[in-house]
Amino acid sequence: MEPLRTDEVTTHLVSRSVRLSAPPVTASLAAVHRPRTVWTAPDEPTVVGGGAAVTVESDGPARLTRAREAATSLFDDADIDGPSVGRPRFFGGFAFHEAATGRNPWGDFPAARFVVPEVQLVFDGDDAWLTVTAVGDAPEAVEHRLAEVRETLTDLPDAPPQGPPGVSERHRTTSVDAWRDSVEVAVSHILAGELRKVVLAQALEVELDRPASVPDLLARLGDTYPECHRFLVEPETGASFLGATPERLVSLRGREVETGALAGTTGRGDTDDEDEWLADELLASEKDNHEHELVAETIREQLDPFSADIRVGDRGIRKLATVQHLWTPIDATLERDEHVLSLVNALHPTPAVGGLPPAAALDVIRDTEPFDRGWYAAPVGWFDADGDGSFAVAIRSAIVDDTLATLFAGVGLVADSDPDAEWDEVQLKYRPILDELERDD
Ligand SMILES: C=C(O[C@@H]1C=C(C(=O)O)C=C[C@H]1O)C(=O)O
Repeated sequence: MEPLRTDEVTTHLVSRSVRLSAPPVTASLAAVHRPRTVWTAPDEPTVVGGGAAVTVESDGPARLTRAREAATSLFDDADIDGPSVGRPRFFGGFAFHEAATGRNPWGDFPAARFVVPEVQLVFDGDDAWLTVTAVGDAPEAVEHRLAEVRETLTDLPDAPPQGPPGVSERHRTTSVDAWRDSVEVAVSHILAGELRKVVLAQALEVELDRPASVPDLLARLGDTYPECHRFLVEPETGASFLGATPERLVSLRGREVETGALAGTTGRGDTDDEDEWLADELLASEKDNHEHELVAETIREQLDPFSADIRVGDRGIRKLATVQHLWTPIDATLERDEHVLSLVNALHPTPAVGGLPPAAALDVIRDTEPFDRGWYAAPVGWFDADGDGSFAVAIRSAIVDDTLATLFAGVGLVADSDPDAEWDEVQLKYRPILDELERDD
């Protein structure tokens, strides 16, 4: 289906929902058609989407505004019948930079794309809400389709786990020497006072022994990283983008905003004592606290024009299976109603993945990184007709195409960053995805 452009969205959206006994999540994802969506946030029900009732794409500096306008006019005269939990939503996201290059492996990922799934499953304990949405169809046709899809999902057997595909070859975009040079250049910009922080990333291409099963990969990431946002963005054709990210960009419900600063990293210890020692060292590290403070301060400043009240929690440690981070929860109450995309627009990229000042940092990233970030480190998530929504920062992620997976990982650089320590941190941040691709034997 051709994506709709802002000025074309005049057709009628019809959506119907029904409750059913929850089918297995992995099998449901395997059963629905591309383009597929998965969204699992720690405090939200899991959503699996298949097919596209509507697709909105946009490009350039106004891409978020244009996506919002297209969605708003579509929802304006929509015929939606069902409970709030099953309401149709737009799922998707943006490229890290304003314009998409279309360079490999991002050929099927434009600068912004959102999809209302034709088939949407929201998992709610033992039950699930199935919603079927169409644009331009009669309500009876949508109800008929709902009954049909419900039938295919009833008594759906669980898919047997396939296990990791195995990795046969690895190719780095950045050699150790090139990395040292890049870090030196970045640090020299910082010492010259042009920058306060910049996040540089690397990409790792891995050749797989067999095609990765996306539903399987997401299920395994869910087992290891239950506290992370897990996502899948899979266009109609080509590669699939997925990840398990610890970083929430922003969520908005009514006027209540939740976000946070996540920056400053160390590994996990082999023993409890070592783990605590590493956490204490991170909490006491001047360099990591500085790196973190820049993120927290900037998020606060970016939210300020929207907010009646901002609450910054205590800085603590966020422990994940492979790493631990400094983390500060930040909540706000808005002064007036806003669309979540306006907050995404204000916050992205935070200095946790871009740098400070943002424009200068983006220039250094563009000039230095020898690969296209595509949607890595960019906002992915959803929004609804009320402008509520939830977005994560797409790190700990990979784009997977048959037997080729490209993984991304980055680190925040400040004046006293050491290239070799930062190199090790990048390798640590590949682990969440790499561990699920490699076989143990
Ligand atoms: C950029 C990444 O992670 C970000 C950078 C961090 C850091 O520099 O300490 C920590 C968490 C994330 O905000 C990544 O994982 O790719």
